Amino acid sequence: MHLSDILRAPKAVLHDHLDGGLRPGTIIELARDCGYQGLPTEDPAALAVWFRDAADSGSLERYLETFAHTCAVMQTREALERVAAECAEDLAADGVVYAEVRYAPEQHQERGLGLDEVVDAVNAGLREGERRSGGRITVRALLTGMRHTERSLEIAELTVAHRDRGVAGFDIAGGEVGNPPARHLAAFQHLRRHNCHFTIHAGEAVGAESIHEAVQVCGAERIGHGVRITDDIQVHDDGTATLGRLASYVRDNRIALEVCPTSNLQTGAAKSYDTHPVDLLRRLGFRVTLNTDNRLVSGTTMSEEFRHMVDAFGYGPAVFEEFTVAAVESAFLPLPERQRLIDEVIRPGYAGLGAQSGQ
Ligand SMILES: O=c1[nH]cnc2c1ncn2[C@@H]1O[C@H](CO)[C@@H](O)[C@H]1O
Ligand SMILES: [Zn+2]
Repeated sequence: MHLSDILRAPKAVLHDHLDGGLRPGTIIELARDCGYQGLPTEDPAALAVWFRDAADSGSLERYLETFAHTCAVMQTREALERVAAECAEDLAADGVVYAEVRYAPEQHQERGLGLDEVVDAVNAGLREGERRSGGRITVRALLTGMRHTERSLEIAELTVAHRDRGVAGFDIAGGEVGNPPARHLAAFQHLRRHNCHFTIHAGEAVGAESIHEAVQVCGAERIGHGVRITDDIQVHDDGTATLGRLASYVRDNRIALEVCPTSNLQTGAAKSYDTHPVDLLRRLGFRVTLNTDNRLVSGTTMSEEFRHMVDAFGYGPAVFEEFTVAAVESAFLPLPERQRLIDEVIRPGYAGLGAQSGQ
């Protein structure tokens, strides 16, 4: 599959952090504006390399340390609006037609913004980005509660309050070790009582037990990463596999795995693209989606993730169409909107590609 086809292919991303995907030049300008002096360099190209290298640590905790710099410059209404607008523009330029972008509102209150103001600013930016992209992309926000803080119920309430106004659901992120999802049960119960969607980062730095808790105790509809579901899958020498009860449940209930290959290599959740479990999971029938996680911090884009999959597994347009349809089917959007995206945007987009590339 050619690079130009990869770029043109319609894509959907369910797992992309707003504060992990800023343009390096924007960080530098915003840092000057707000007087933040902690950046390691003021050269945009060098800053991009710095993020990726610093995050290439083999540890989720060290990966997450880099976010101190991005969050530091996202503390005003103007900064949040700009970052959100550029996020939508950059995704659209990469061929993304549907995106769910997540961030933790509580991390943007250092200069006095209220939680509602944070959400309103990001929403305004996302709408502006959609407009600038000529309506080629639809973006929704997911509000993230941080696993190590005590504010998840408040963020869950904020999610419910802003639903139907640009916010599609909730998420829990941050260091997984020592912060099991059930600590935030009150938040999940609130969301469930209000019929609100949520996903949980699980099975990234901790194994299958974290996924079990996220799905069976907390009620997650999707799993962020989830790659360590392989702990519950036995692969035999002849290539066949036996699924444990949890793996079967996740597969059979079509619980989407928001897989982020490049991020997994950086945090040590996977060893290489070639041996990444994404291909095994896909072949076993899991609902696998491909995602960026953090475009700046992981130095990636959706097209880059596609390209790595082409190189590692020889995927062609048919597989990417499958991933993209899976993502939209698992989107936190009303069913008719999902159906419309699939029928009117994604299927025709891939039909055009297939005809040209002969696959
Ligand atoms: O892959 C990840 N695993 C866990 N937490 C993450 C990951 N990527 C980003 N964040 C965390 O989510 C916050 C809100 O967007 C970020 O500030 C970062 O701390
Ligand atoms: Zn993430």
